[in-house]
Order: sequence, then C-alpha cells, then structure tokens
Amino acid sequence: MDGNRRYSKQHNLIQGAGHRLGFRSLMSMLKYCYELGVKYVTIYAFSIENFKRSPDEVQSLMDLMEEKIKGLINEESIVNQYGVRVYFIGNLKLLSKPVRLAAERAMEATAKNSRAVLLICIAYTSTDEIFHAVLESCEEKRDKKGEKSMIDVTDIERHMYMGVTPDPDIIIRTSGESRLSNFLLWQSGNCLLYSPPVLWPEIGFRHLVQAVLDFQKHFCYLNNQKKIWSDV
Ligand SMILES: CC(C)=CCC/C(C)=C/CC/C(C)=C/COP(=O)(O)OP(=O)(O)O
Repeated sequence: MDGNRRYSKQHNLIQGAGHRLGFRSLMSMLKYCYELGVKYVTIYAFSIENFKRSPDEVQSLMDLMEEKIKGLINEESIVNQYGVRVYFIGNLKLLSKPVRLAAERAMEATAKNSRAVLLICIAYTSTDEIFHAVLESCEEKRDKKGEKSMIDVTDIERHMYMGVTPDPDIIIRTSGESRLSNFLLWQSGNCLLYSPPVLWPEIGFRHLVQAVLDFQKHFCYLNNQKKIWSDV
C-alpha cells in the first residue's frame, strides 16, 4: 500500500490523513476482491523497517491500526459481511500491547469464518519471517532426537508465518515501484508483480481488473497446477 504520505503531501492534507484514506482504499479493494471470488488476500500494512520512522508517525500509525483492527470485527464490517478469517502475520511481540491485544481479539473473533482469508502483515519483513522459520525448524529437530538431524525446505515452509495461505499469484504494489521491499521473498518466486502508476489512496477497481488480466496473459492453472503460458 505505497504512497499514502505522498498523496497527503500532494493534496496538502494534515499528517495521517493519507493513511486514513489508504485504509478506505483497502476496504474498497477487499470488497472488490471478495466480490470477484479471490479467496486469499495478504496485505503489507507495516514493516519492521517502518519502526524507524519518526516516533510521532509510528505512534499515529499504531493508533490508527488499533482503531481499525477493533473496527474489523464490528458486525457490519467487510470481514463479517464476507465471512473472512483474519490472521495477523509478523513479529507481533514488537507491537505495543494494545495493538497486539486488538490483533489477537480479531483473530479469535474471526476464527470460525471460512469463506475467505485475510492476512495482515504487521511488524513483518520477509527476512525476519525466514529467519524465524529456520530457527524454529532447528529447534524442532534438536528437541526430536532420533529423527533425521538436518532440516529441509518442507520444515522451513511449515514454520513460515504464511503457512496458512498458498503462495501468491499476484503482488500489487502501487506508485509505480517494482520492488518487493522485503515482502514475501520466499513465496513470490512464481508470481506476477503488478505496479500501477497511482498512489495507494488512488487505486481503484480498474487496477485490480488490469492485474487479473495481466495475470491471465502470463499464467494459467492446468490440473490445479500454476503454469507459465510459454511453458504450456
Ligand atoms: C488495520 C489495518 C490493516 C490498517 C492499515 C492502515 C494503513 C493504511 C497502513 C499503511 C501504512 C503504510 C506504511 C503505508 C505506505 O505508505 P507510505 O507511508 O510509505 O507512503 P509514501 O510511500 O508516500 O511515503
């Protein structure tokens, strides 16, 4: 969700307004996704790197997160309207207690929803996720004596935070940037990176449709297996 602050500056808005508009865009995009039948959506809401921003900005983003996470479980929220199970993914112990508690409550409150899955990456970077998965795999091996002693790729994958979702088909990063910025490095080896030239608060339905059409131009599913058209 890149470009909230730039949008705010371009439109002379008060500090934080861009992120509020960004949240509104997020809700619209989720509604479009669920209407189109997209089952898994993962969003990069706050990276570990983002903690290096000014204390004022970090605090106001955390306040916004807490408010919006609490709102996610209201009866009329998109999450409840579409039966979405929410997971918060990342190094959650880096979050302040109120945000962590709100996240835990939202995960509990939506645990029985099963029509779609929303993963919210917060205090997340991909390298941190991989490091955590390798560490847990090694600890598991150390604790289970008598089994093979080396970890393998399947062990690491089992311990990834993202283990609850398939690898992505499409990553959409706004503001025309085609960098991953430490997002889903392990999972994105075979996916389309779509970078519409708009700031996140400006994203709309047409960008989502364009992303899906671009995906269909390059990839297809055959016998449930994702293939690149040129290899078919
Ligand atoms: C509960 C929930 C999911 C809340 C989400 C709140 C929200 C919209 C967070 C986005 C935060 C963020 C760092 C956006 C990137 O724009 P930027 O600040 O990097 O903008 P720039 O690229 O113009 O500097």
